[in-house]
Amino acid sequence: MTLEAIKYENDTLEILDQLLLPGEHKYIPISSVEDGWKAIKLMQVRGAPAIAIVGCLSLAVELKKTLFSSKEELSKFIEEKLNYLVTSRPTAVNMGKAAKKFIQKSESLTTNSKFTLQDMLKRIVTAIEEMLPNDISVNKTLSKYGADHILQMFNDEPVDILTHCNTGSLATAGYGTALGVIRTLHERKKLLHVYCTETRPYNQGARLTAYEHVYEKMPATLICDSMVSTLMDRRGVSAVIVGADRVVVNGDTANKIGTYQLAIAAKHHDIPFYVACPTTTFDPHLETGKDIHIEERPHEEMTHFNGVSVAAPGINCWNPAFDVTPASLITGGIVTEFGVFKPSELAEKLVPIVMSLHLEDPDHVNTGPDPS
Ligand SMILES: CSC[C@@H](O)[C@@H](O)C(=O)COP(=O)(O)O
Repeated sequence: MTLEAIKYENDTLEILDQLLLPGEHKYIPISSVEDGWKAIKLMQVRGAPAIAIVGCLSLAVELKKTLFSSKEELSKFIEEKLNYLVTSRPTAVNMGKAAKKFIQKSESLTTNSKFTLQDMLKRIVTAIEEMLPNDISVNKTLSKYGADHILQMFNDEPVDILTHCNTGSLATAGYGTALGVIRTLHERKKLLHVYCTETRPYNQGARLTAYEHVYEKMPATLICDSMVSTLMDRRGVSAVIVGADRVVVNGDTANKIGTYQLAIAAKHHDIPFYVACPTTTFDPHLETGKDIHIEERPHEEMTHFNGVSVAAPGINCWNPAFDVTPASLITGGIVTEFGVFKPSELAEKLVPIVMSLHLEDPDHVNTGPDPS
């Protein structure tokens, strides 16, 4: 049984408060969009897919208890709330893409006279609720592709994996992306050992990834971020696999701060470097990583640990939460639910798939090419 970060039952939404882990396993209620926004901003829930799911479910919860007098009123409400949720954390694209998708859906339903106000409400809420099972199923599919690819590279021999940040059940609806690939390797008895980085400054590796490994009895060792090159040099790992917050058309990838230096070290040691993510993390509107907005977090997340200062008071700080790994360093591939791609293949092979996905929505009205 994997950990459950998001509980949605009987129209009630609760999240496992990740700021309290690993010390305390406590669920907190999310009863409105405001609650959802705050939980995302404070990082009580984090990880690109989980942010989008909790954000949208917080809207579903609010929609179910609000009275609307017209489809136009409902559509305006949805648009305003989703645009607000997008402001919570800027780097991960999943929330922004989900917002765009549901705003378009709501506009289509509003203009289509076939649907009543109640039909519209039901279709929007159902589509949001589908995000949970869909994410788990996508994670399982991409994990299978990732595990197959890695094992093929190593002639089906068991492997050692290095990962960064937390990309598991806690960062998704369940199973995980990079950690999903690791989980699949473990299920196939092909995982020798995982090394997880502490992931300074906010310690998602030490607090969350380590917790998931201990919880599920997967063989793992925690290292400090600064030990990565020595690990590669002295012990060696078969492959590095990380998640993503935004992958752009040329393959440049934004992920947790520290990913970039991991990729440089992997290249130096000739170790394949993989990124695993659902296509909801792919941004077909940005050509290169230079255009990705990098979130900067409060200095206290660096200078304090559980409220205790660990840095000299008065020192200047800079705390970017993500970095961009250039496509040239992603030597293993980008693992998605549609297979594993070399970064150079994304424009030709993945962009058409991603662009066609929203057209599959039965409520979509074709309004011409996307202007963005
Ligand atoms: C499946 S989670 C993928 C990414 O969101 C993850 O690697 C990451 O960088 C999380 O950052 P966080 O700041 O904890 O939200």
